[in-house]
Amino acid sequence: MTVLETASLTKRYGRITAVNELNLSIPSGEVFGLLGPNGSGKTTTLGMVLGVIRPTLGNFTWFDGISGSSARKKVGAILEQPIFYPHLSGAQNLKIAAKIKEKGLDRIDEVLQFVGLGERGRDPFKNYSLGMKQRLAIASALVADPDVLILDEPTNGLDPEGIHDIRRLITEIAASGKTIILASHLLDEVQKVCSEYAVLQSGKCIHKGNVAADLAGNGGWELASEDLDALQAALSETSFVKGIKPTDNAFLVQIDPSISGSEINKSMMDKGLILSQLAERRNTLEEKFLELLKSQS
Ligand SMILES: Nc1ncnc2c1ncn2[C@@H]1O[C@H](COP(=O)(O)OP(=O)(O)OP(=O)(O)O)[C@@H](O)[C@H]1O
Repeated sequence: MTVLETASLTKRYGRITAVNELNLSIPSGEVFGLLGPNGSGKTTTLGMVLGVIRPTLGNFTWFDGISGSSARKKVGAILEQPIFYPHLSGAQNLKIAAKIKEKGLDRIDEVLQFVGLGERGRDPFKNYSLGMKQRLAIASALVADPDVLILDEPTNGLDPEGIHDIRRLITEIAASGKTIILASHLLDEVQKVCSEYAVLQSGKCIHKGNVAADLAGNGGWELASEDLDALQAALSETSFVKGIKPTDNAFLVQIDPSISGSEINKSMMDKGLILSQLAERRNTLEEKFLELLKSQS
């Protein structure tokens, strides 16, 4: 099932085109990443599909064509920090959120537990760390048991542990069968938690892809030995070597994908060279992104 489909979705603010003819198709059960630098149109896109910002042109449909409030009820979103009462506990704040959303109170303990606030749910909100506040925000969206959760830059401002907690939570929510739409300017965030993604630049979608597929393939091998000149000479006369690029005290070597690390090692040993470094390099979204930007200019 398609959770969200946008067709030529466009928003103009005077001369600024914040979102420019965006066509997205977000499948159910995925963590979908909307990746782009600040000002690329991510928040405006989310605002439009949530019915908060009126599109200038184009349209969108939720859940294969269901529109209006019945669709909206199945979508939970955290676009900005929700307002919580500082003197009330996490649990009390969630009760208020549940009442506003006309939901029962039976899920509150379960949701608090799920976001890792089971122990701290009775503490006042004002004593929470930023990471705990963000987890409570996610809990407040989950109280209504939405099918889709929309998160805008969910790890902004958090320390490494807080970032890790939120990313793990996102993966757990997705594993429970919900679709997540995540806007982020962080390449490694999208790489770590998303399956499908679209890249926005100045309101335009410049790439759509599957994270695993885009990272597949060999990023090359990093090879080094004490005598780099001898290594270079040996590599250049080796048939499975397809390219050699010097890096800091090593070479980034493109090697026939059918060749294993031990075969590389053995071949260099046969030529009298002992490798001090032999590491397969994984592709990253950062490289993919830089490639994309280069092809744009
Ligand atoms: N209400 C508004 N009036 C005028 N221009 C706006 C308005 N809202 C957004 N913009 C402009 O639209 C463009 C896209 O902004 P948007 O906030 O959607 O980007 P973003 O990718 O979410 O960035 P950030 O991560 O910084 O929030 C920017 O140039 C922004 O200045």
